[in-house]
Amino acid sequence: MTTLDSYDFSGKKALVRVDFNVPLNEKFEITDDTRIRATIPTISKILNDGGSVILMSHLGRPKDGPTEKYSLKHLVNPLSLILGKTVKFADDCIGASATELAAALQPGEVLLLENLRFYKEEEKGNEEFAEKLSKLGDVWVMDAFGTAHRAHASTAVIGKFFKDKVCGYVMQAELDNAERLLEHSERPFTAIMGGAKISDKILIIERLLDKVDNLIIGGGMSYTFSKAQGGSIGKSLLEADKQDLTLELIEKAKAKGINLVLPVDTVIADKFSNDADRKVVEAGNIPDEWEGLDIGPKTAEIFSDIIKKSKTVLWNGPMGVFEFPNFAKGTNAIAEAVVSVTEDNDAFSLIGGGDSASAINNAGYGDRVSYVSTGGGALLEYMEGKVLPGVAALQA
Ligand SMILES: Nc1ncnc2c1ncn2[C@@H]1O[C@H](COP(=O)(O)OP(=O)(O)O)[C@@H](O)[C@H]1O
Ligand SMILES: O=C(OP(=O)(O)O)[C@H](O)COP(=O)(O)O
Repeated sequence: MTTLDSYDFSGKKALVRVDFNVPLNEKFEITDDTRIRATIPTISKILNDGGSVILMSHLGRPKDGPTEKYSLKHLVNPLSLILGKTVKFADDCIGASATELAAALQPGEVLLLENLRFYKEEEKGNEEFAEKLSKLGDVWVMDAFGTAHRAHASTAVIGKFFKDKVCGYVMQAELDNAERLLEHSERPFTAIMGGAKISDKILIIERLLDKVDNLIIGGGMSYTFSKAQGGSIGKSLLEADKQDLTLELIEKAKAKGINLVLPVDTVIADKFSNDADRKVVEAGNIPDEWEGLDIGPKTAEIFSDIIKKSKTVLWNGPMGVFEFPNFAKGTNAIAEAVVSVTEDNDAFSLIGGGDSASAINNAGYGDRVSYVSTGGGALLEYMEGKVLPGVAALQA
């Protein structure tokens, strides 16, 4: 793979696929700009070499062509401010305006294209569409790690239309850190899995059973484990058809001598709301009309003790509905333990998943862990051992 550092962009127009799929509020303001900030070193390297940059990305999942809500024009000012440089905007990613603006681009200038997914051809991996995009630049830089698990026109198919294909700094750092975690992990290795859906994470949990010493399971997915073991979980999140699977995982962990740890207590609520009535009960002892929205204080302590004795930590998925401040304590306690083991025990800590990353960033701990991934699904698929189409395209 050609690295960014080994390539001289002087006089070149670099067509850079980034993942600017950032959360926007109802006023179209960005609520977490991590993914934008992450790309600045890549953009700066190209500009400093004397090249120009054409940025392309998707935003959200628009279904019916151009939509105000999903326009990348909302990112022009924030990006200009972060870069300290005016960013030009093409209100279509292909066609006359994009072609003219790209052709007129001077060394040192940056152009952002409108949302690629305004064309259904993007997600279909359409070759003609990929070829049209490719005409805009001299070299393709793939830096959209968060979207590298999609075989889309701009993330993978486009590669065949370029002689020069370069791996951006974000991609490189993500792959290096994931590799370090999986292949060179110091022990004890603790994985903390949380969030809502077991079905999304089952493959990674199985793969981790071959790697880790401790597997901590919290968050919404833990209630399916509890129910399968005969507990009462009230109205808590349940994937009923995954109960057998959770029992199999428990057995597999036992057979491999892995410490699989589940919550012993939980914070329950009488409705799904920040101002719900709440109390702490033992895990598996939740009354009918109540639901578990956070791990309890004893659990937070047990989990934290294990984390603090680790040398390698992977964290994916919050411990509760951290978006409600009254149910964020468990997630924050885990964030603190991960920071503490990183700083005091010299551990390597990697946080993956959009929600986990925003939980750690919102708590102000983003720069106190070893690495916060910009990928959710992409990181998990990479760790499951899948070849990401965006990586394969760079290697072809
Ligand atoms: N006990 C719970 N009940 C309902 N939802 C939960 C619970 N615990 C966590 N969640 C929700 O899970 C979501 C995050 O899950 P997920 O997408 O799997 O995480 P990530 O994006 O970090 O991979 C959050 O929106 C959070 O509110
Ligand atoms: O936000 C993303 O994925 P993630 O929610 O798994 O982190 C990427 O931008 C990919 O978006 P997609 O899942 O609509 O293809």
